[in-house]
Amino acid sequence: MKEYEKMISGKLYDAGKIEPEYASRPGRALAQKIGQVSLLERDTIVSMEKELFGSTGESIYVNPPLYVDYGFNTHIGENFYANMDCIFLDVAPIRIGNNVMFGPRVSLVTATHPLDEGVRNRGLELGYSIEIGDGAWLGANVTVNPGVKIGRNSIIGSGSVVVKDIPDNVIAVGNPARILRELNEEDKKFWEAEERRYYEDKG
Ligand SMILES: CC(=O)SCCNC(=O)CCNC(=O)[C@H](O)C(C)(C)COP(=O)(O)OP(=O)(O)OC[C@H]1O[C@@H](n2cnc3c(N)ncnc32)[C@H](O)[C@@H]1OP(=O)(O)O
Repeated sequence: MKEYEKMISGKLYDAGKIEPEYASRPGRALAQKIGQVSLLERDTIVSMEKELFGSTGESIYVNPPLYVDYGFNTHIGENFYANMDCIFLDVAPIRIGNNVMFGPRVSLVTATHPLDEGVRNRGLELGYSIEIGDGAWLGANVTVNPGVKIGRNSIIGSGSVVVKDIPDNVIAVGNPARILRELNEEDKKFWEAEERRYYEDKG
């Protein structure tokens, strides 16, 4: 089994022995290059981002600067927006659904290390994949730990550290993130009424 195959399947691997065709440096360098493009050249940024990530929907925008480990191990759905300074540490696959929104400085970290100091410093490491469900919104400075799945339409409050799976349709906050409450029909009614008022005010 190739070191890369071990890496993306949650097994211990040696980062120093990843086969050259799967090297992380080109993705990191492309992310760095995206950060050097003028923000006025949005079309250029988007087309470079589509080249960087493993797959994306048609309508995506990740506000630079952005940081990746590989880039091609991150898969993004349709209609994705991420604010500036986000980190996609994708040694294991990251899968982001449709209609997802990230605040600034969201970190998705799939990488982890052995808890034993000796094994850790002899260079073996591992990663667990992360999934972000359709319609989720992650606030500013959210960290998602290795192996975590965030459910459909769920909201993660700013500054939260998500260490366990979050179900669909909830608000979760804090470190470690805990469910604050479920999203419900009242939320929908309230926000749809606010939306109607906005369009009425516009005349
Ligand atoms: C593309 C972009 O996203 S850019 C914009 C980025 N914006 C953000 O990051 C803002 C993210 N928003 C939040 O974090 C909000 O607090 C939300 C959406 C999670 C919750 O908002 P609300 O429903 O209005 O929650 P509310 O302010 O009523 O707080 C409810 C309780 O949760 C607590 N709480 C709310 N947010 C957080 C948080 N981020 N971390 C810890 N606790 C929190 C409050 O202290 C309160 O606790 P209490 O009942 O003990 O007093």
